[in-house]
Amino acid sequence: LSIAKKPIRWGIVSAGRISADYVQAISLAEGAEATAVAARSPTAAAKFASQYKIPNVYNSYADLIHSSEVDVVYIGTIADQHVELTRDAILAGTPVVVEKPMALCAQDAEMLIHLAREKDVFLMEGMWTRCFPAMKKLRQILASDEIGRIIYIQGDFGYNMINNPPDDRIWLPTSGGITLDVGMYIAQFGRIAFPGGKVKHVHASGTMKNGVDCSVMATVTYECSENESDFVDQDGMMQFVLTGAANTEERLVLQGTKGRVIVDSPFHTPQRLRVLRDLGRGETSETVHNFPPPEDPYGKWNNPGSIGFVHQIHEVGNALRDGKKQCDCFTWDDSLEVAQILDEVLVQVRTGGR
Ligand SMILES: NC(=O)C1=CN([C@@H]2O[C@H](COP(=O)(O)OP(=O)(O)OC[C@H]3O[C@@H](n4cnc5c(N)ncnc54)[C@H](OP(=O)(O)O)[C@@H]3O)[C@@H](O)[C@H]2O)C=CC1
Ligand SMILES: O=C1OC[C@@H](O)[C@H](O)[C@H]1O
Repeated sequence: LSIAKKPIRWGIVSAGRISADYVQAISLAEGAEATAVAARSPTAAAKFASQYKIPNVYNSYADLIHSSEVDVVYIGTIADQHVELTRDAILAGTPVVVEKPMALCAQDAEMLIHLAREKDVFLMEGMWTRCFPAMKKLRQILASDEIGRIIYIQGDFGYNMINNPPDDRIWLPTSGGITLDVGMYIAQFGRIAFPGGKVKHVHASGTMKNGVDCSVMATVTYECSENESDFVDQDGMMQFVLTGAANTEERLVLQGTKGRVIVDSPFHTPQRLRVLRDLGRGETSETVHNFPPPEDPYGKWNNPGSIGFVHQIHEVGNALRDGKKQCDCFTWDDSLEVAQILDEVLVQVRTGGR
């Protein structure tokens, strides 16, 4: 059977918390199966395989990445291994989905994207939020001019990890910190709200814990008009707060000239959009768009909302079947712009703001 007819065979690199959620979601997705797993320890991989009914266990990440028995690998390790493993997969000619962040800095993300282009291999950073049906609706709303031109985006993403042990991935000096954990979820809205806009300024400050960023407040300005003499303000703004010290509302607002869209909490697994059209100062008319999650036979996930991975699994399957090297939901340019914003945020937070 050709790939068009067969289920996409996923190989899972690492047997940690997100990999467990991912294979559960694969089991619920159409046209996909988790066919193999590898972990640092073969014993851990075998235990994971038995728990999630995965037929093949490889003795090393490298063996899995080079296997002809998988159609795509999912890299679910902690972030400091993403670049090396993604690079290995591209060089092996194996399509790859790497968990966010693709890399710890924009330069490395750019290197991986160049390599994928040169070797003609599928590469996607796992920005799964973009694959949710609600995000497709949001793009339609913005394109329709229903709420006009976007003036600003404002959002928060915080969850309380302050008492997690210092060796938890979130507090690791090598690759931890709140920005590289959740900053991308808000930063990715910039390229949707300001298509064609260029990032002009990034301003950020924050607090540190264990040598990594704990709470961050950032503002990003987009240059949206090429006409310097425009009397009308055409630029866009994005403001976000991130924290690892409190559970925040996790809501996102896109304010346009004719109204706003609220992506209700938790916006990173979006299920409800509220469109508030402006009828005058303090007056709006509201339209609600609901996107309930698929039926959940498991009920238990390591991360809330992980059932939503089914959308990304479907999108990747469709892209591979169509012979694409990028996923339309989250392209290489999307990854790169987000990485550049987060780079700048981190420089400023680490140096105490500028
Ligand atoms: N999309 C989403 O909603 C989410 C995405 N993530 C992303 O997934 C990735 C993994 O997160 P999560 O699963 O929570 O992490 P875990 O702490 O569960 O670790 C994942 C795997 O990474 C490897 N690993 C862990 N610690 C170390 C270490 N000190 N040195 C070397 N390898 C190590 C292990 O691989 P092995 O099994 O081979 O030993 C482990 O199983 C991160 O990039 C995170 O940002 C996380 C949560 C949600
Ligand atoms: O990607 C993420 O989003 C959801 C959080 O629960 C998780 O820890 C983070 O890594």
